[in-house]
Amino acid sequence: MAMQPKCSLQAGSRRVVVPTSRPKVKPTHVVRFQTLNGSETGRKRPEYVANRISDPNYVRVLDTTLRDGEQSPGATLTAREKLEIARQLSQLGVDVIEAGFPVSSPADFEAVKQIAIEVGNEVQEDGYVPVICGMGRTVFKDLERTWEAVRHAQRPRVHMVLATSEIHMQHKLHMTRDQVIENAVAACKHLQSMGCYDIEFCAEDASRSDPAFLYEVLGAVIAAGATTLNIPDTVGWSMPHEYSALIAGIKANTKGVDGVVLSTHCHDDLGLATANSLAGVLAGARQIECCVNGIGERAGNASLEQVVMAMALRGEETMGGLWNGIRPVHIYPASRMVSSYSGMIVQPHMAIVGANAFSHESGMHQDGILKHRETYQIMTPESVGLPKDTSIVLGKLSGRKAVSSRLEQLGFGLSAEEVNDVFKRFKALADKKKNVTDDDLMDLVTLDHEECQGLEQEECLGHGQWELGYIQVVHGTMNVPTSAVTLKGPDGVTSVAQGVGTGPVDATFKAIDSLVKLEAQLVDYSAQSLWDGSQAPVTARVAIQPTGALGELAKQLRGGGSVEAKPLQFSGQDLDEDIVVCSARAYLTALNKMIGWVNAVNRKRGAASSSSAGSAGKEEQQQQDKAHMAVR
Ligand SMILES: CC(=O)SCCNC(=O)CCNC(=O)[C@H](O)C(C)(C)COP(=O)(O)OP(=O)(O)OC[C@H]1O[C@@H](n2cnc3c(N)ncnc32)[C@H](O)[C@@H]1OP(=O)(O)O
Ligand SMILES: CC(C)C(=O)C(=O)O
Ligand SMILES: [Mg+2]
Repeated sequence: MAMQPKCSLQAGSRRVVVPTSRPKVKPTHVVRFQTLNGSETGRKRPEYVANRISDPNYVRVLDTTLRDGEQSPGATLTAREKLEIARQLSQLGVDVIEAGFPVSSPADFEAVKQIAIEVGNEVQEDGYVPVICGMGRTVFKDLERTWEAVRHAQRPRVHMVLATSEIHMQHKLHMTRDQVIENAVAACKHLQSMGCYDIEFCAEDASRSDPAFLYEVLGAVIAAGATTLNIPDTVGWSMPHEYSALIAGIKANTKGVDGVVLSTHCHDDLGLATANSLAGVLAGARQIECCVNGIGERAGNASLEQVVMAMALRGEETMGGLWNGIRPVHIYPASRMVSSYSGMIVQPHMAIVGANAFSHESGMHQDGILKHRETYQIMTPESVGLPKDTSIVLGKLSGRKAVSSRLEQLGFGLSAEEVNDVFKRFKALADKKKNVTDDDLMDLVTLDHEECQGLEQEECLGHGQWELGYIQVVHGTMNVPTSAVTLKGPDGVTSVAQGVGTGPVDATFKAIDSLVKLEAQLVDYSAQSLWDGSQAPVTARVAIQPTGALGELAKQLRGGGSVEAKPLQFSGQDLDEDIVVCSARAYLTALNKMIGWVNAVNRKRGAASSSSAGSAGKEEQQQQDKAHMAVR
């Protein structure tokens, strides 16, 4: 392969140097994969050779999110987004990154080139450097442009496409069978003449092509130097048994097929892309083309996460030991990134990466999960990069076990009788609300329900805590925003305080803080008018999070920081014509909820420590003491 010229360029804050000769790639590639039990397989990814894979069970993963994925209507990506996704794909451990279609536009050319320069020269955490691939037609100008974009990578590949089905040849290409063969062979030779030897040939619409003709075309491109043969189910027409027979037929009848790698590329028009891809590798293909979140032309491509996890979990047992080099723990971050950059929302029930993929709302399932996770989960959320505490969603179908377990996590160790009492209120609320949040649950425990009888939950919030009296704000361009507030405290005494801030709301929050004195931090604030016009009422929303000793206590209660648990938050919401007034009330609601939580936890812990006389550790006791102090 030709040596590359030395060049260096600045990409964001990263300085990338393209070397004069290709650096040596470490020969050992250890794939670290966390299975359900958290163990690691520690297998070695085979050394990369374009046309052959030394381990007969290894399946290459070609990710085409940046090419076919970007063909999803509306999913256009900027060059920077493509580069960031390519970095994430490299971290994920994909063998081949199909970065784009360089002849399609100058911007795509630049994006692919940049990916080749940066990601195509970075060593992955297991020592592997991914192949960077670009696609073009079998037209010379496409091939030249594509090669020019990818050649900067350590392992550049050109993927060229030419249709082989009658319908495409007649109606789209206006080419005869002979012309197609001639064109494909000439394209291979042209690539080699430029120094490209990693050549993937795609027989577009292969699954609707005449098999005998397909064998002939494929035999001809193998002889002309192609190293990977892509056999796409372009329109998602195949059934798994048909696709399997197609691959088996090619293996049995194509001259020279043992010297190349066969690839699957399946579309999801009938929802069979994953099934067909797996059928293809079971029949002898050794590369799967797929996209993160299964995005792609029309109904999308095979989803990376599905094919990868199917092999990871079932490959040994049901697929004769087929495996791949993906590090599943990076799947979820990749899914989030692709969804956010492409604007293609992941449906909640999507396998592996959907919001509900590891969530359970019904009581019998929640009970099973809490007793032994594997009753209803075939892989752990952590193994694919999700935080652990996403499993239990509380709603009207939930049972006592799930509710009391969540209360336990929130710091309320309730007796069976108390749980029964809360559970009744929980069911009543869940009948009215889709999801019962942690906030709702804490209200069910901390509000004084005797005193609140007859009141709506929102009216009852903050009962017996801090209440807003008056607010007076001075602000404008001539003075420092200043707010004076009066608050009636839990002891019934009204106090006054003043705060200055960056604006009237900030000044008011500062004034409130100086009276309430709670270790908390504002993590979210928004104000939105209900309709257009300056007289429209405003809804203010506030969320706060405990900090300091209270923050530590919350973390401890939610799993001791051993997992990436969602931080405990308290929220408040209020509506008024005056933005400062509704913001102040919303803020007080959140603070009052937090005080209710701290008081309830302290009461519970106080009772527990006096009944187990001195059994609490010194450190835990100190933590509790600090938490007690924090709300005085
Ligand atoms: C199944 C797939 O996913 S295939 C990949 C799809 N991806 C893309 O199309 C990438 C984006 N494409 C583009 O930017 C443009 O279509 C380009 C730059 C490739 C071509 O643009 P244009 O020259 O304006 O052609 P246009 O898109 O209108 O039509 C495609 C032409 O390519 C021809 N063509 C398609 N495949 C081939 C091939 N392998 N060899 C020769 N010609 C081909 C078509 O027959 C048509 O030719 P015609 O103009 O003589 O009828
Ligand atoms: C160009 C090829 C690989 C393709 O996307 C298809 O046939 O679906
Ligand atoms: Mg496709």
